[in-house]
Amino acid sequence: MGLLQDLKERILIADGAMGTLLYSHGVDRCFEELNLSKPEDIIHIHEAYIAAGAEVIQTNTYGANYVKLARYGLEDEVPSINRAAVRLAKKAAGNKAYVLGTIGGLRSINKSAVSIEEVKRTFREQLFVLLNEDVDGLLLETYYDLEELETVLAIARKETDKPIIAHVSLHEVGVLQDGTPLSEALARLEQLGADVIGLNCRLGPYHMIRSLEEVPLPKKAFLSAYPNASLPDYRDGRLIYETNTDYFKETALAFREQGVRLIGGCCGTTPKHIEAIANALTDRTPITEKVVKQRHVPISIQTNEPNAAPPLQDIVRKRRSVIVELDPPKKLGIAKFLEGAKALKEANIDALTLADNSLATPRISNMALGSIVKEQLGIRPLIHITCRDRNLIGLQSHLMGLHTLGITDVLAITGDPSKIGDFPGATSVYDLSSFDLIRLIRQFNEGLSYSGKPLGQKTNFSIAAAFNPNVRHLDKAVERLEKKIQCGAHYFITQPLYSEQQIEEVYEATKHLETPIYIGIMPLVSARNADFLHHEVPGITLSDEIRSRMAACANDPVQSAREGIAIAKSLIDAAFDLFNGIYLITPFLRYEMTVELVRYIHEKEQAAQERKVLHG
Ligand SMILES: Cc1cc2nc3c(=O)[nH]c(=O)nc-3n(C[C@H](O)[C@H](O)[C@H](O)COP(=O)(O)OP(=O)(O)OC[C@H]3O[C@@H](n4cnc5c(N)ncnc54)[C@H](O)[C@@H]3O)c2cc1C
Ligand code: MET
Ligand SMILES: [Zn+2]
Repeated sequence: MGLLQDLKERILIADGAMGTLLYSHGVDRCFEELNLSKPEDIIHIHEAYIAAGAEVIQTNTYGANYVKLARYGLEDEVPSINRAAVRLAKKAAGNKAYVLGTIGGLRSINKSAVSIEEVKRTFREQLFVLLNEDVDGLLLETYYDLEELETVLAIARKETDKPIIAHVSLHEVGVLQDGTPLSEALARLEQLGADVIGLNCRLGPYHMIRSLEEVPLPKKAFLSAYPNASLPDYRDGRLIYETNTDYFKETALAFREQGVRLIGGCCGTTPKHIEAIANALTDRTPITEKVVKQRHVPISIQTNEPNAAPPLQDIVRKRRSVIVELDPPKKLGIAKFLEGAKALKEANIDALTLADNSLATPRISNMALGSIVKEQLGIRPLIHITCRDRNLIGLQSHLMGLHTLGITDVLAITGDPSKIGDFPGATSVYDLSSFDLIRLIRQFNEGLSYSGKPLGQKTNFSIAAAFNPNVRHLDKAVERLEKKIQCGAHYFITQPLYSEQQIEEVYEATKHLETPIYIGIMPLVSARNADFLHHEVPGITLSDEIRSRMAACANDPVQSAREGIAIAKSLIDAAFDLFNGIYLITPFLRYEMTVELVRYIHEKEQAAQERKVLHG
């Protein structure tokens, strides 16, 4: 009899966690390396699960791949660690249990952490060792990212006829992190040839059972579930799970009711949990009919107010548009900031952009100031959002907060890394890249959170993305723009540019894009400021002419500011006929400089319009 033949007839019990039982060897240890250094401990765990009633066990190879072993300098040991694992499991199993070769997901919640090519390479290497050691089947487990699981499953299906068990992991009941309903994901896995489809890890029995209520019995494949013991508690640097074996007894019956035919455990479970499941399931007959709960799809409420201002991307497509950055102060006290904001409003700007702790230096929260200028001064705030200071939880909370405040204009950026700022030891979070953040905001606009959970409303964010043309290869930067457009960017804002020629190059390199671009211009304030930008800011090159113009008035602050404004005006002239959007950056809260430039743009625009009328 083979595993699948058995599953046709009855429910089988699988084993529980490996990692949890190996914690005693040290939390920071490579658990898979223990296959080589502590083989008797691994055998002992397998034996304990078999004694508890497991008929299907898994090799201790969850993270035995190139990427994860490399963290311990063990990347050359992929073959030896996987080989040893299969031999140990087989030795423990004898003819009492099937041995599944486990391969764990790499990507977790972060899609961009590992490229699909790396996923394939890493998977193949581990797969071949496990198959060469003649496992009874494969267990692909803890895949949060469906693309990753579909990719590796297709590879495995091509390579072997042995049973393949494919498990996704969920954060939320019934949906994957990309919003795919569990029932659809499992159907896709069956389509790709998985013999057993199901869930493992992250959720305990309660949420897993609720998720399975929405899943019909598969046509050909079998359902499986390896729940965690409970939600984890974090104590003394380790995750602690409940030892709730009576509860597991009850839930085993509920899993059976959902049509599950292979039941094991994931993190936090022990042989005691498996014993409880085995004792509960005295009747191993699987169910053959099931009433499926309909997934509750809430009707999203459209939040576009009928008289809401048009988004900036629409404005800048139609006419000249000026947005101005005025950064939140580094010290408490906002009187000067508010004065500047007011003056800029009077000069007639389309939006005031507020940086998010630029140069990785703490400033007053741009959300707080954005809300103040919106409510008190009637200004449209454009809030920069970096991925540096907030994790995936914080970013989503921030977006919900902005929506609640009625702030809809955001710039999604990676953010300067902490090491360049005032607190170089601070963590740069980077749970998401700018691409992921853009995608996340687009998903919010569809009414869904990162994990696909309905938000109850659709947000209405207009999404700007950053364009840094100050790079050696402009074509590469343009490729990033194209990717950002695919992710959902509505328009771009550039780093400041300092030469007419560069503005023309940017125009040539981007004229094929339909997405509007605001060209960044920041007036120089002094010769030192010019030298700093030229010599110390990567990618920024000032022409000799600009530097000597600034140098000529080095000791005269008033004349320096005048010269800085004059230079900025010539850059505006260069950008004027090529781009509708101008993004002015206020240096050091010196708003009188940007106010003058805004006026200059409006006057120039008016003159151009009048000329147009005159010449028909
Ligand atoms: C309009 C604007 C506003 C900004 N506001 C802020 C702010 O408020 N707070 C803040 O901290 N920072 C801000 N920045 C700085 C920005 O975060 C950094 O310049 C960042 O390194 C790049 O931002 P990004 O989101 O465009 O990066 P991404 O396009 O996401 O790039 C991220 C990283 O990829 C690499 N990269 C980018 N382009 C290329 C390329 N062509 N080739 C190879 N590698 C590349 C770089 O290492 C870069 O750091 C702003 C930048 C711009 C243009
Ligand atoms: N089955 C593996 C273990 O129990 C993987 C758990 S999910 C992180 O260690
Ligand atoms: Zn787990």
